[in-house]
Amino acid sequence: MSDRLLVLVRHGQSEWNLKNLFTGWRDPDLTALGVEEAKRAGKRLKDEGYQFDVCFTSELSRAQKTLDLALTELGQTGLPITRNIALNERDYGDLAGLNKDDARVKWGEEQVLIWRRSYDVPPPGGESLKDTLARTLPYYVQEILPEVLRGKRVLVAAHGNSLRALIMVLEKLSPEAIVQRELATGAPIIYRLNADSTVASVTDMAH
Ligand SMILES: O=C(O)[C@H](O)COP(=O)(O)O
Repeated sequence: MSDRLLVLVRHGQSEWNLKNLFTGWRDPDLTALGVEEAKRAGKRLKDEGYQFDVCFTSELSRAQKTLDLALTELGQTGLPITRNIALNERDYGDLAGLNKDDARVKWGEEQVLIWRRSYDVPPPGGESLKDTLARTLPYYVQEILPEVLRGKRVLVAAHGNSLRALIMVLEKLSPEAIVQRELATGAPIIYRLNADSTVASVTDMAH
């Protein structure tokens, strides 16, 4: 088994996930359930024998808190953590703060699904997944991947769409295939990489 370990985890449920609001770069806290999901993620990783050397997260508190809670469960609170805006959620632009069901009523089911899941159609005033990928991928290649390749065990706590962008690259998913990909809150996805940075194995703890 390769030692090149990369674990991605979406933050636990946020206050705005609970209220069904588009969030993007807004910064709501975790709910009580979100705190539990984050702790459970750390406990599951610990129970399966995972330990880490370095961590990355976004500049948004729901991801940072998820990472802190998971690291506490892992007994690894002293690890180096790098926070970067490149890992922030997709900017939902004018949709941020709106209720997702209200948006479906206003613009139609299909249009809202296109904004939420398509590869290259941005929501009004916001980022498409392609735009999100344009900032997450260079950061991954320049900062995260080199750590993995030098044998550091890496934990990344981020967001549904910033992680979908990275997963698209890691798993070589087409723009059509990424539409189907949903990320559960607080469910670690475990990658082992080959020396050439391709994926040797993937385990999604949500399944
Ligand atoms: O920003 C948000 O609203 C969520 O974190 C992700 O929302 P989505 O599932 O609608 O992309």
